[in-house]
Amino acid sequence: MSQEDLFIFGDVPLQSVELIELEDGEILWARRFYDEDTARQLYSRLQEEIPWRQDNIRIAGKETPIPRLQAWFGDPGISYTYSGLTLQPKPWNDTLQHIKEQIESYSDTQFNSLLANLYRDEQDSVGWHADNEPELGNNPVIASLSLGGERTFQLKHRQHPERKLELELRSGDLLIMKGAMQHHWLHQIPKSKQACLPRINLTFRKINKASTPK
Ligand SMILES: O=C(O)CCC(=O)C(=O)O
Ligand SMILES: [Fe+2]
Repeated sequence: MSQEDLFIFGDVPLQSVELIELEDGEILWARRFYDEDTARQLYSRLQEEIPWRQDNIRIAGKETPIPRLQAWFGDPGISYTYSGLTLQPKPWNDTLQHIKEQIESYSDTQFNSLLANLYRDEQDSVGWHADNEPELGNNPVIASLSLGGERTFQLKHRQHPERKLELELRSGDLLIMKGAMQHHWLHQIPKSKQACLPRINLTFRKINKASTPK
C-alpha cells in the first residue's frame, strides 16, 4: 500500500460513542468509528487481500464446515485455539496494521492477534460463545470492527438468560468488550431471515504469549 492509499483512512471521526455498562462487564460502542465511505473502501480492500478460508469444526466426531469464512493474523510466535481449532497466524498486512494502530490508540490497548470473519450472507453466523479461551487472560479487552452489511449482535447473560441485549452493528462500527464480560455474558451473530449483504468482522485480541505452547 502506498502513502497515497493511506489517505483513505483519514482521521477517526467519532460521531457517537455509547458506553453500555452491564452489571458484570462493559461495552463501548463507537458508531461509525469509520465513516461509511471509508468503511466501504476498507471492506472491498480486505475482501480481496485476506486469504479467506473455510474451516471445519468437529461436532460429535464429524467434520462440519463452520458457517462463515475466517482468517487469523498475529505477531510471530503465537498460536490460538478457537472452538477446538488451533490456528497459525498470518503476518499483518499494511491495511490491517493500520486499522490495528488506530484501534489501539483509541482503546489504549495493544493487540497482538486478529480473528477475521467473513459472513457471506444471512445464512452465515456465529453461535453463542464467550471469548474466554485461557490464552486471552482473565478479563480480556476485545475490539471488534464491523465492515459491510449490517448484522444483529446479540448478548445474553449466562446465569440470567432473560437478560438480553441486541445491537444493530453497521459498517464502520467498533465495539469494545471489556471487564468481566466474557465470564458472565455470551454473544452471537444469528442467521437472519432477511437478506444480508456480506460483512467482514475484525476481532482484535491480545494473546498471552506465556500460555502459548512452544
Ligand atoms: O462478527 C461479530 O461481530 C462477532 C464475532 C465474534 O464474536 C468472534 O469472532 O469471536
Ligand atoms: Fe466472539
